[in-house]
Amino acid sequence: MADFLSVAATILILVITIYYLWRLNVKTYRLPPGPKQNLIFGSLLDLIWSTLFKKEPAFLKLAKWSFQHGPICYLRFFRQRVIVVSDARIAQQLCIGQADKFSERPPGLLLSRVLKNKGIVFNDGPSWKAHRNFLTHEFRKYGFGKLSMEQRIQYVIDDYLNQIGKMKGKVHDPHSNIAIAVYNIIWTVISGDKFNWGDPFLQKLITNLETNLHAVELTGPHNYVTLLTLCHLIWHNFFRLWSITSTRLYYFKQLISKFKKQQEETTDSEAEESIILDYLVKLENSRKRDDVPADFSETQLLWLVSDLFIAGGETTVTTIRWILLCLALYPQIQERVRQEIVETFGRDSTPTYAQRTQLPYTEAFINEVLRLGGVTPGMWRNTSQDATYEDYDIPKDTWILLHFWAMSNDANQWDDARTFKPERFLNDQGKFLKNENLLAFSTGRRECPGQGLAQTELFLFTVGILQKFKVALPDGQNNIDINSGQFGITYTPPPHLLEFTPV
Ligand code: HEM
Repeated sequence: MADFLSVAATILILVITIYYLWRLNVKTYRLPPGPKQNLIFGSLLDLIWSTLFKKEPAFLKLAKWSFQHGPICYLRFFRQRVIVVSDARIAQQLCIGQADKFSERPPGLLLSRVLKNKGIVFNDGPSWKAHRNFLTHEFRKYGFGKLSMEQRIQYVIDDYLNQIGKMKGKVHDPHSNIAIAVYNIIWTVISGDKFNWGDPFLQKLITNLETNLHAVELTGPHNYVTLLTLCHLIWHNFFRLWSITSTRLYYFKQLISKFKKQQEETTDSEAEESIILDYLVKLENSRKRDDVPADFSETQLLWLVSDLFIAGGETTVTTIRWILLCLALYPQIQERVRQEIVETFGRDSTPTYAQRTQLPYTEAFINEVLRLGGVTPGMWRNTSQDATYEDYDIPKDTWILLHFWAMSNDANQWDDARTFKPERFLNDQGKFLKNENLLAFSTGRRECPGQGLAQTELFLFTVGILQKFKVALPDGQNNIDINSGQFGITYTPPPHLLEFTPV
C-alpha cells in the first residue's frame, strides 16, 4: 500500500510539473543566452549545489554565469524566469528606455510579499508612486547641496570626530561608531532633531536594524520556489523575524509620537521644517479637503521612516567602512587625498559638498570605493509587460537582476578590475571623470532617491576624518584581502580593526 501511494504521489508531482513547464513554454521566445537548463528545474539545482554545499554566495554564482554567457544572461529557477544584467549601458537602456516595463519589483519575492503596499523599497503601484514622488519632492526641497541640510549632517559628523578623538588612538572595530553617526544623520535629515551620542534608544534601534540581515538575502534559491521560501522562514525562525520587525515598528512609532509631542509644544515660528512634519501636514490638509493621496496614512509614515532607515543606513555604513579600510590599506593614497584636502581647505574649515569639484582626487577615491566596494551588489526588477532587447524577447513577469557588483567587476569594462586605482576616475588634466559603467545608485524610475544625501555624507566623512586623523590597521594586520568582502543584502568588508592617530 505504501509503495502504491509513493508511486502515485511521484506520478502526480511529475504530471503537475510537466503541465507547468508546458504552460511556461507554450509561447516560444527568443531568450538571451545562458547556461544549459535542466528540463524541470532549470538552473535551480546548480544554484542549490553552489550555495548550500560549496558555500558560494548566490550573487557570485550569478555574476559568474553572466561573465560566462554575456551581459544579459537568461536563467530559469524551476518556473521562475530570471535575467541577470551585468552591463550598465544595457541596464540604462532597459530601465530608462523602457521604464514602463522595467520599474516594478518581483511580486513573488519574499520581501515584496511581506512589504506589498508598504513604504517604498518593495512597494509598487499607486502607493509606491505617491510615496516616491513625495520623497523625491522633499529631498529636492531641502536639497542636498543646500547649506541648512549639510549643517545638520556636519553637526553629527563633528560628534563622530570628537568621539574618535576621545579614543586616543585605541585600536577598535570602527563599525559601531559609524553606525551611530549614519543612523543619527538619517534621523536629523528627516526630523530636524538629533540624538545625543550614546543615546540608549538609538543604540537599541541600531541593534534591531542590524539583526538578522542575512535572513533577507535576495538571490539565494529560497527566493524562487514557495516551498523553499517556507523552509527558509522556518530555518531563520519566522517568529523571531516577525518579532524583530514588530519591535522595529514599535520603536519608530515611539519616535514619531515623540516628534509629534515636540511639535505640539513648539510655536509655529519655532518649528523646524522637516520631512516628517511635511508628511503630517500634507495628510492633515488633504483629510480636510477629503482628497488624501494614494495610501497616505500614519501607518504608511511608519513604513516610510522604516524604509529610509533600512535603505539609507546599512548601505551608507558599509560604504564608510570600505572608505576607512581602503584608506588604511593604501597609506600612499591616503596621504595623497589628505594632501589635496589640506592644501585646498586647511585642517579646520569644512568644504561644502558643492566645493567637491576642487578636490578631484578625493572624488575619484570615493568613486573607486563605490566601484570596488560594490556596496549594493544587486537589486530586482520585474517586467510588467512583454519586452525586447535587441533581438531577444524578455517575457512579462521575468525577474531582472541588476547586478551592480558584476557591472563594477567586469574585466571587459575595467582594467585590472580588482585593483584599487582612484586614477581611473581622472582625465589627463587630473579632473574628475564620471564613468558610465559605475551604477552604484542604480538607474531609471527606481534609482536611489537618497543618492544626494549619501554622496554628501561620504564626502563630508572622508574630508572630516582626513583633516584630523591618520587611519591605519594595527601592526601585523596589514594582510587583509580587499577582495574578500562578504555578500549579503550589502557587500561588506572583511572584519578588521583600525586605529586613528591625530595628525
Ligand atoms: C552609499 C549609500 C547608498 C547606496 C549605494 C544606495 C544604493 C541604492 C540602490 C542600488 C537602490 C536600488 C534601486 C533599484 O531598485 O534599482 C537603492 C534604492 C533606494 N535607496 Fe539607496 N543607496 C544609498 C543610500 C541611501 C540613502 C541615504 C537613502 C535615504 C535615506 C536611500 C534610500 C533609498 C530608497 C528609499 C530606495 C528605494 C527606491 C524605490 O524603490 O523606488 N538610499 N539605493
